[in-house]
Amino acid sequence: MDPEDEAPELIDIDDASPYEGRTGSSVNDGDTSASAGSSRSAAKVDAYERRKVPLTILTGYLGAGKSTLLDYILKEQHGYKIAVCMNDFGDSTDIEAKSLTLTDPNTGAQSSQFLSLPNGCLCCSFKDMGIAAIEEMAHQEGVEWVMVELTGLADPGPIIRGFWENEEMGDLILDGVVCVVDCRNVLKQLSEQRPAGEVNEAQKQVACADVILLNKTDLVDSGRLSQVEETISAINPTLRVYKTQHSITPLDGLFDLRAFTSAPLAPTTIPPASSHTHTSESSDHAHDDSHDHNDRPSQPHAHFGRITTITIPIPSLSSDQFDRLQRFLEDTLWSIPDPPSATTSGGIAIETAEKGGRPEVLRTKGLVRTAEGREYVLQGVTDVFELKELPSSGSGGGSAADGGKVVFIGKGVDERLKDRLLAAVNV
Ligand SMILES: Nc1nc2c(ncn2[C@@H]2O[C@H](COP(=O)(O)OP(=O)(O)OP(=O)(O)O)[C@@H](O)[C@H]2O)c(=O)[nH]1
Repeated sequence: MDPEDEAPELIDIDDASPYEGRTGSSVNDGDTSASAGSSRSAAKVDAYERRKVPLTILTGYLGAGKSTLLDYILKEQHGYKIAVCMNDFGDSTDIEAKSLTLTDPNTGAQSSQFLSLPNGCLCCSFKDMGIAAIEEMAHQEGVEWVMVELTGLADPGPIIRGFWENEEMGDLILDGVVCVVDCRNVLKQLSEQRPAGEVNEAQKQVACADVILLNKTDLVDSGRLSQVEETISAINPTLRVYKTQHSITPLDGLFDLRAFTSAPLAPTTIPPASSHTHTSESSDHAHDDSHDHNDRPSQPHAHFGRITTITIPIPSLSSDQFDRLQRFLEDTLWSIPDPPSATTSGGIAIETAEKGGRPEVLRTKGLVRTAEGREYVLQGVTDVFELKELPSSGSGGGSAADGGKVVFIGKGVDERLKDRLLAAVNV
């Protein structure tokens, strides 16, 4: 056989960080099922040896301060040749009307280029054209980091999922999702009703994020800021929180999150970058700045009706229990939720999920340990999930006695989901 015809050698992904430019790789994410659709594929060969470029998705409601953050990032020293896609990704298919702004880390010089679809782009038949265009540009320009700003009215779930799924065959690797909220208006935005009890976009943006900037703190008093903080963490207790003015925040809190490849970020609340003290601005807020919202009992919160969250502590699992957990996640996340009920009560739709139907999970996170001392990161966006073994797994870092946890964020997420999981896994 001609040596040129030989199949490329496969390298186990666990041996190479995706952030360190791996060459040919095979991915085994633990999904051994042949089921279609919602699982991430089991293997890939990157024959072109292209380096993976980390990507951050920036979401947040209209006027929250996303562009202000991007302007700040483009001007600050962060050491990356960064490409920023600022033109409301996700609002149309007109990719060529969008541009990438690049900064040179040495000179700080900025340049803008319009995205264009790669010639004869075969890949566009099976992946999103916008993603393909960003990838091509990033590759050609030697970009080291990409930030994509979504339109303020976007439901980020499908877009996050698109970039995440694309990792299997593309050049970009999703680092994390940053959400900016306007402290003055966010409570109103979160409480806006949608027809038939649908979850509104502001709630989805908070639910899907890994890091949140509580921006425009100059426009609210300490009482309102505490209320915003409480509400946001009730929707998504896994968030890392920064309080900001004009979106100014230490940039190392935004880069290299590895939110989709490592254990969930430790939630913490960080005071404004401009503050010189370590005390919270909200002096009437009873919580410590660094408190861990996951320490709360696993009660769902219902302040803003539609999105709730639950954290389920789980002990270390036997291999049989681990398989059971995987099947439970497939059954729960891959099922299509029942359509909302048309029944209304006091003008508010009663959702099927609340009447005992299946929840609509927007985000799943977790850390699962096995009795043999292996550790797996659980990540999920809508109906796609992945249980991926940590590279350090089995090295004795975590104790089997520590157990793990699973966090669900979505509509209709409540104690019943916890009971079902614990029963299904048999713990
Ligand atoms: N007072 C105050 N104004 C701010 C702050 N951050 C941003 N702004 C202003 O708020 C307005 C909206 O900010 P943008 O950065 O354009 O918001 P955006 O999220 O990109 O908005 P869309 O593109 O409409 O979704 C601008 O006039 C900003 O100057 C802040 O912390 N305090």
